[in-house]
Amino acid sequence: MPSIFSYLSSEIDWCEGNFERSAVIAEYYNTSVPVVFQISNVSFFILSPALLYLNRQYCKQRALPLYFVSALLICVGIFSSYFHMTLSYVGQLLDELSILWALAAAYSFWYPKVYFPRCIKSRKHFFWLSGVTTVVSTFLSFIKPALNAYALNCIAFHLLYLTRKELKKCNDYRVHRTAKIMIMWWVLAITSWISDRWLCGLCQMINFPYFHSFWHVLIAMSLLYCCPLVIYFDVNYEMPSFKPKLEYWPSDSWPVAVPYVELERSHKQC
Ligand SMILES: CCCCCCCC/C=C\CCCCCCCC(=O)N[C@@H](CO)[C@H](O)/C=C/CCCCCCCCCCCCC
Ligand SMILES: [Ca+2]
Ligand SMILES: [Zn+2]
Repeated sequence: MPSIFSYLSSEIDWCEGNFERSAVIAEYYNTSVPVVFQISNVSFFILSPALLYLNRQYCKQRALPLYFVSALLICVGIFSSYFHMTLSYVGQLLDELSILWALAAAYSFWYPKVYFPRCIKSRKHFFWLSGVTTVVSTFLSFIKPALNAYALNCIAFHLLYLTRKELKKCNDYRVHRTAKIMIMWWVLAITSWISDRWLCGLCQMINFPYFHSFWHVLIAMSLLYCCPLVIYFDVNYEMPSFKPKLEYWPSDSWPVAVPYVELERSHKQC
């Protein structure tokens, strides 16, 4: 019986051919090989510092949540690289559980109080609820690991639902624009993920089994737009002495620009 650490012990194997470019890296393009055009998982190592740097005003006010979730996103990058390098059972679970815990931490810190279930009276109680749910989900994830990634992808639908609810209450056109771009990246990302999972034969026929590495980059792009939105709504809900303003780096006028939140001392807008 192969060890849970051994190469190819995971029941998941992505479309990219194994060991085609290296004897030690199973899926070269899906791993974080920092060569031009092979960025893939490296996007997670860029995402966190970019998030912390651009939103430094917010970070001064809410350092712990932002540093904590950024660190977890780096863990996602490390474990995902390890998974694609080895395609091992342990690699798969580390990859998926780091995503689960990063999402759980983000929900615990930033889930708006107005959407708390009625029985939850404070954020402290909500922390406990998320903690218990995440610990239970962690145990459940060992039962049928092949389903974990599907379950995690479903969380994106809940995030889309929350985005829609928040957009209805907000008339800042920058928020709407950022949300639209986030959704565009996510649609491209999930299409790539599904193509790699379900249409591998076709991908190999057209000689392009690299959709999963595109997923890594596209989902990181989507998060790059998602994070400032989360911050924007958090400032609106939880920091009444500040007014959030979405800005774009390097400049508003660039066709592709990264959003971030600036804080102004004022009253609420939406
Ligand atoms: C102010 C900051 C707020 C941050 C909140 C967001 C926290 C997000 C935490 C983690 C998401 C990381 C997802 C990246 C996965 C990369 C690893 C990977 O590719 N793993 C695959 C195997 O290698 C595995 O099959 C993938 C499983 C599915 C993961 C699905 C995650 C859903 C994330 C939702 C992102 C929302 C973006 C916008 C939604 C409209
Ligand atoms: Ca493969
Ligand atoms: Zn991956």
